[in-house]
Amino acid sequence: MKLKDLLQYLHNDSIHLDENPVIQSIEMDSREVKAGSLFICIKGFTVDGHHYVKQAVQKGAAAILAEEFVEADVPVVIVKDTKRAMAVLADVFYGQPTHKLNLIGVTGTNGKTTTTHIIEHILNKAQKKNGLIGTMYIKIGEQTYSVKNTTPESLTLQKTFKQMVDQKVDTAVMEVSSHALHMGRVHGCDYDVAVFTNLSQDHLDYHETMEAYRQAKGLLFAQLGNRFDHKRPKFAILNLDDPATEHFSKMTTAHIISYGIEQDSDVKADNIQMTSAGTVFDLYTPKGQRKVCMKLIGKFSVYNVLAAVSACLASNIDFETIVRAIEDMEGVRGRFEVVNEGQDFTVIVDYAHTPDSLENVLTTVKQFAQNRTFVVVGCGGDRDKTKRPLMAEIATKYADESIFTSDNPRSENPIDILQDMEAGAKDQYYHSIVNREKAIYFAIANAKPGDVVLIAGKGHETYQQIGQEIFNFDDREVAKSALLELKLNQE
Ligand SMILES: CC(=O)N[C@H]1[C@@H](OP(=O)(O)OP(=O)(O)OC[C@H]2O[C@@H](n3ccc(=O)[nH]c3=O)[C@H](O)[C@@H]2O)O[C@H](CO)[C@@H](O)[C@@H]1O[C@H](C)C(=O)N[C@@H](C)C(=O)N[C@H](CCC(=O)O)C(=O)O
Ligand SMILES: Nc1ncnc2c1ncn2[C@@H]1O[C@H](COP(=O)(O)OP(=O)(O)OP(=O)(O)O)[C@@H](O)[C@H]1O
Ligand SMILES: N[C@H](CCC[C@H](N)C(=O)O)C(=O)O
Ligand SMILES: [Mg+2]
Repeated sequence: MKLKDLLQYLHNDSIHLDENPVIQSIEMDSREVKAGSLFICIKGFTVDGHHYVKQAVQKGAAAILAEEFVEADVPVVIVKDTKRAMAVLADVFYGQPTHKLNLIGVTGTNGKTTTTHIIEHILNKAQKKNGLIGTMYIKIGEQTYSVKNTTPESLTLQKTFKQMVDQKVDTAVMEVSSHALHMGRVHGCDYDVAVFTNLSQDHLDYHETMEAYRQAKGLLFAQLGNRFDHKRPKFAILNLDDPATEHFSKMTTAHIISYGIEQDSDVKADNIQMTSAGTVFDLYTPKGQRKVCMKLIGKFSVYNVLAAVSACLASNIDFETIVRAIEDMEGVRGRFEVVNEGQDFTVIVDYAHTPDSLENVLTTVKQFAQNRTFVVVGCGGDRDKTKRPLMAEIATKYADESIFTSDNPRSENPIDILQDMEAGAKDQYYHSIVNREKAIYFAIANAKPGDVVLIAGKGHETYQQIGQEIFNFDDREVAKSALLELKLNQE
């Protein structure tokens, strides 16, 4: 594509150029620039991309898009906001791929990864070829690719959608983080279905207030567009039991499908019964009703399933297929994942890293624990500090044995993070063991028959970041080693 052909999509009359090179690729990272790239300068939180123009030109950049004048012997195009321009150009450069996909976006504080995986599983059962973008990976068919962010930057996103279109993907389902919505990473994504899971405290380091956080989440529903395309109707899937839904329903012109347990909603679960092996409930939808018997555990899992069912009904998947898929869904890696080495107590690895998710998962555990409940939990460094005392308070409120430890301390001193947690558990009974491996070993060594040990916060993660260093660390592997040691000691 020629530079001028590309730039016309910015609808900016003040851009005048003498040269018109062919643009072979668009890059926002100078290290990725190749011959013929358009290099876009982004002012980041850490560095300013404008400082990498020289490097980009040396690597063969054919043109530069910047917010301020930069010295270069290739054409330099100045715009007010390079991030916004990048979203427009990425969409055009990759042939507006989201117009060619059924695109489902899932937002909310907790349950995005789980809900996207349930949707993907249902769509697989419906013999569709699917794509998935989220915290764990980008997945196209069976092929996975590693990711840095839950919702990538617009450039990576549009490139990924183009790959999906080329590989004949039918539906792409993705997590849409509040950061991504606020930073415009998803500008240009033509969503067909937008799903809201729930809203509770997280990320106040970034959004500062709950209202700003809610507003950011609401952008997904507002961005479904203020028009009615009856050939391609848009749907907002909203959790009627969450107070934020009232706000989001006013932000969107899309057709609303509500779901819930407490309120009278379009898609509803009733008569929920839980065992340690799964959950049984009556499912009511406009397309049919059925008693569902699934392996996923807990009321929060029912919410995720209701959200997924609604999104799939909006995508015209038939009711029978949906129910069959839910019933054989195995669960998602690192989410309420049981580690079983034949021991006479239960060990669960879970990704609860917010007050609300910790409370949900602990109350679920309490419902089937035959004996005591242990929780091993920490809080991430360089993230919302105000959730630390709340998570500690919840841990001591529900668990009989709380072991506070480190999550990913990142640049913070792990002892300081522990102290922030301990402030929420004053006069309570707990243990603090800064080394996560030792904390897990301690819990497992002290568990008795019928106890449940919940290891929270890192779920599927296979690393621990302490300072700038990243160590191999997998809660499931550490738990297995601790169980093995216990077995050897008992022999
Ligand atoms: C705070 C934040 O969101 N930071 C994101 C941001 O990084 P940054 O602003 O620090 O980037 P930077 O390093 O300053 O670089 C600025 C520019 O210079 C360029 N550069 C840099 C170096 C170089 O040699 N050459 C060069 O051209 C970079 O490519 C970039 O274009 O842009 C990066 C590239 O897109 C992101 O990976 C990074 O996410 C970081 C890793 C992050 O932790 N983000 C979190 C807060 C986040 O976004 N989380 C949400 C999920 C939250 C949830 O739901 O739980 C998410 O969607 O992931
Ligand atoms: N609907 C829900 N309501 C409350 N808690 C939930 C819900 N679903 C899952 N959880 C809890 O939250 C944890 C994280 O779930 P999941 O990874 O699906 O969320 P996420 O929204 O993708 O998180 P992230 O923001 O890190 O991407 C789970 O391990 C579980 O403890
Ligand atoms: N997406 C979340 C993940 C938190 C996971 C937890 N293990 C941590 O590192 O804080 C975040 O970036 O806040
Ligand atoms: Mg996620």
